[in-house]
Amino acid sequence: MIHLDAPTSALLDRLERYAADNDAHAAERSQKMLNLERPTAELVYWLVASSKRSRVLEIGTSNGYSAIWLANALKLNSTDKVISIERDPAKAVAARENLKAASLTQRVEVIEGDATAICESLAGPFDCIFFDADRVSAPAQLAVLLPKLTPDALLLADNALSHPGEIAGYIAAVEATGEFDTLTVPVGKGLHIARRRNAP
Ligand SMILES: C[S@@+](CC[C@H](N)C(=O)[O-])C[C@H]1O[C@@H](n2cnc3c(N)ncnc32)[C@H](O)[C@@H]1O
Repeated sequence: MIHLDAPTSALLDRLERYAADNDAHAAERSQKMLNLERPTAELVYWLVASSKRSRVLEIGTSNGYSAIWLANALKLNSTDKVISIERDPAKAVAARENLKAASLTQRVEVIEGDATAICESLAGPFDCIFFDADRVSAPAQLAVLLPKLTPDALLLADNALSHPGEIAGYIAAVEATGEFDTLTVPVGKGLHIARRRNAP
């Protein structure tokens, strides 16, 4: 079990209950929160915290559930930060509200818009990218982000097992670089993990 502070744990529990109810009744897929499953969120937290990441980019914020986990994983020093991209304006608003409730406004910047265009505009460097948006645009985002990654960058991508067809292009693009050790962990919807072998 991962121990976060009591207010954060209570907020995450509340968001999980909200998403379970909302996603069960939402008329359209775009209205669902589609948050990480708890075991996947805990693994993401573990990976980011244990490898001491400090410049994290999340693609696909939804209402901020996973961003709260990511930000808690990198609370190491004052410059550590998560940038998170969301194209749905209502979800971006909800994410900012939830991040405020988690006292993480200074730690997470939510940028609204199309992920690929925003990735082009970001300077980097990033030592961790979490891909959790539409999957099919992930190869384009990876291409834009590769020059902005640190030598030991960690790439995480959800839905490796739930949407194998949609994520295949991303996994192939990672492998094609020849620079990453990769692994798919059968947790939740399947977490694809790639760690860049240190460049000389
Ligand atoms: C699976 S949800 C993200 C869940 C979130 N990471 C969490 O665990 O709390 C995917 C989100 O990505 C957003 N999205 C999908 N494609 C996108 C794109 N091309 N650019 C920006 N956001 C996108 C959707 O609006 C949706 O809110």
